[in-house]
Amino acid sequence: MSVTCEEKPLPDTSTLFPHLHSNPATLPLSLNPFTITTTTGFLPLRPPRVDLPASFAALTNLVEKLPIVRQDGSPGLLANFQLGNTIDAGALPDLSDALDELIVQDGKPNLSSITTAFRDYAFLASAYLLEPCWEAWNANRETGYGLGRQVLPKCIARPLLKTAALIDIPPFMSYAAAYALYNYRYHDPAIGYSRYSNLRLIRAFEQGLDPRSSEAGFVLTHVDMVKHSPSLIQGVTRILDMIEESTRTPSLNNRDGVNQGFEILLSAMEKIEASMETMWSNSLPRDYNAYRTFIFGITSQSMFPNGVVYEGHNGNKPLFFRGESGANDSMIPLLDHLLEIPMPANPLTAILKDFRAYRPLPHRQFLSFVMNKATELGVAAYCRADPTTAILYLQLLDHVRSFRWRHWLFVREYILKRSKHPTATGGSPIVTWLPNQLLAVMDLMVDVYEGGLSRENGEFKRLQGMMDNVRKQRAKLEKEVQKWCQERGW
Ligand code: HEM
Ligand SMILES: N[C@@H](CC(=O)c1ccccc1NC=O)C(=O)O
Repeated sequence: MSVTCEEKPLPDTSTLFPHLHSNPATLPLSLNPFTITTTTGFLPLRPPRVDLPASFAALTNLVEKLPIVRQDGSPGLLANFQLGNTIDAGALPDLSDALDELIVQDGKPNLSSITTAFRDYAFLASAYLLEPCWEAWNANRETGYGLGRQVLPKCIARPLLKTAALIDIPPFMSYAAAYALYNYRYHDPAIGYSRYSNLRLIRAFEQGLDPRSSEAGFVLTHVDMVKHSPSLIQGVTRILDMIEESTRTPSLNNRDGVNQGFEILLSAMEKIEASMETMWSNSLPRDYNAYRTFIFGITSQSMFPNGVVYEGHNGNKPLFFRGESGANDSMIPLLDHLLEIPMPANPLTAILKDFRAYRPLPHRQFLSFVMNKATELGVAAYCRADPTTAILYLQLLDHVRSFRWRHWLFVREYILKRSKHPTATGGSPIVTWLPNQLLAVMDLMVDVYEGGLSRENGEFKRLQGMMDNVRKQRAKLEKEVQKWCQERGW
């Protein structure tokens, strides 16, 4: 489905997204598990499948054996750098044909099972390619990662390519369809995700099968945040549909409805940021760089200067993919699009756009719809035209700012203070990329606040404290970026 606004106005949300209000349990397994509903948001329709049928026993066996610490506490293949040797010695047959068995009753591919296979092959691929970097980093943390393996063998490459094509996603470990949002299970299914302590990882590289480990905490904090995304979908669709309706029927005044949509979004962001704050105790900064080794990508990484050959594919010419990154999460981009936050036209913003391709297809379709619809309806102008809506608009922008600021603090403590590697796992420059987006939000806030309404409106004056904080933080951020760039000789 292509979602553009080139010619006629786009239909409203429920026409384009027929499953939006469905009960996820009733939807077929042939649907992409990341199909968006107002009850599951950006999480999968059902909790991720753990295991595949017996024909995939060789794959399951390897992904269970690979972690540095296995489920039973014993050292796994990566602990002794034995994963590559094991695979090269023939431990994994090419199971591409067995993927044809993962179908539903009417013969369509079972995309829940295909995503499960994609996740497990993606784990194996990253562990195989980055195992030498893990060895180099263990030998000397100061000298970096060295080179990864430059060829992905057929027994991993072919099924990884085949599953990726079926779910229409790049054939490399990704945030939603693999490491984070398709990698959790419930200790007690009756409790579900309502309690963080009920969450467990399915696969891990390092110590993640222990729920108290930093690897588990890092990933599961993301899941705990994204569980609040259904309210984001509800708020965004409400705002767009209300503005759309009042554009079609100018006699209708839907401002109250739009404002209610903003209230839903503000309260969701409060919960999401409160959950984000638990990262500090769920996952310790000093542990981060160990499991981080396995989530790097190929694009813009010194470990893969010439890309990676997927054996037997693309005429054996090397491929490049970005690594796993929260930049592929859909919550903040959803708000960027709704609020029409203008990003500067520069190479850093080009990276932000490049990340879009790594999201599951239904997330891509929904985000692209929201971006085009917000432009078509002029959401920012609509909000800025009325004092009450303008205040709500500014308050939501402030949440996007505080999310990105909080996030900058993570990057400072978990990465900048502990690693000299110049690029993040997704291939963006580690010091300058995040501030590019954060500064854009701050600048828009100042523009909205100073844009006319501020002097006359008493309510607006109440936001002075919020705006003082924005200005102070902006200056602080610029100084910090300068300092980190200087230290690194950038
Ligand atoms: C210890 C915690 C975290 C660290 C160290 C971290 C690190 C990073 C880094 C280095 C990037 C740059 C992108 C790249 O890979 O090239 C990034 C991007 C991003 N991360 Fe995180 N992250 C953390 C937690 C989170 C959490 C919990 C979320 C919640 C969903 C998140 C969402 C994002 C988003 C949305 C971006 C894109 C930023 C933007 O659009 O401005 N991150 N992260
Ligand atoms: N880009 C981050 C990693 C990262 O972003 C990430 C990786 C896997 C799962 C979630 C992530 N979320 C944080 O943004 C890094 O360079 O360490």
